[in-house]
Amino acid sequence: MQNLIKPEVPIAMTIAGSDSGGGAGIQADLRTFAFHRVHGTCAVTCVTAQNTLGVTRVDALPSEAIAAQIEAVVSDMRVLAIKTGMLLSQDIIKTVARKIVALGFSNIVVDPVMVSRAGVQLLDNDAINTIKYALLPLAAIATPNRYEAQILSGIPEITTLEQMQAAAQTICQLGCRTVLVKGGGMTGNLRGVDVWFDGKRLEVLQTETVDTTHTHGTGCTLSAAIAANLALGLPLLPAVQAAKQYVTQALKHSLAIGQGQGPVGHFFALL
Ligand SMILES: Nc1ncnc2c1ncn2[C@@H]1O[C@H](COP(=O)(O)OP(=O)(O)O)[C@@H](O)[C@H]1O
Ligand SMILES: Cc1ncc(COP(=O)(O)O)c(N)n1
Repeated sequence: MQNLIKPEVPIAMTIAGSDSGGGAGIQADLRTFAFHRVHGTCAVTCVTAQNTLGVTRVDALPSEAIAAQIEAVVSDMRVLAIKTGMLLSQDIIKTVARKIVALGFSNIVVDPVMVSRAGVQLLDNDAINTIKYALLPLAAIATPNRYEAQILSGIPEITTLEQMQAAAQTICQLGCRTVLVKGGGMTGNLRGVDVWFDGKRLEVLQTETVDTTHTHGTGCTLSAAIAANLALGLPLLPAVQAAKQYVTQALKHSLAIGQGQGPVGHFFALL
């Protein structure tokens, strides 16, 4: 029988939390990898009880269990890109950072999940500092949203494009190769406008603003799509530009399911 999956299929990994509602976290990441025809592997960091209305409980996995998942995958398969998502605690962040250092990986996308879209802080201050000083320096790209950019840059309120640009420049000094400050949480004509900085060049990335409240999973989807594109061999900026196009399409096909903020639709090409 013909083998339909080409043996050279690129492999990516997500190190992130589970979303029981299926909209964000590893569920969104693995769907995004699949859309890009990239084989998705994962290390689950925590399990959230979550739906379109919010998170009601979070249980962390033991750090040893997270390290073992990463080890099992990379000792057997050639992972070409990794994204990190919800890492929850200082202990988990340190474990993941240590593993990444040991692997000597460079295609690392760090989505510094710290604050929900509603502006609620999801990590304690020790964990935030560990993301800042242990994880971000390992990133080929860090993708903070508006609130995370405020925390990481020290700019108290980001409301203008100039402040997004200043934040990107300050965050880049923490040691990541490039930064994308995401504008999904901005208002007015800045909603959906992102700022990219690579240490020299500032770029404003804009597609179209999608008028929907069903935006659950946008950040996870964007960072997973960047990782998928890196696994496919794209350079960083084209990987980000293609990922932004993908998120825009997914937003246009978002799902009005549940009573709250529905998820983006990952498989619009099949509709
Ligand atoms: N309404 C929207 N229209 C167009 N793009 C959007 C919209 N909301 C979010 N995005 C895009 O989705 C991606 C994820 O950003 P964001 O929603 O800010 O992340 P997070 O989910 O981490 O808060 C970014 O590229 C952002 O510009
Ligand atoms: C397990 C998990 N990870 C990440 C997010 C953030 O989601 P978003 O992509 O909407 O910022 C989430 N709500 N749940």
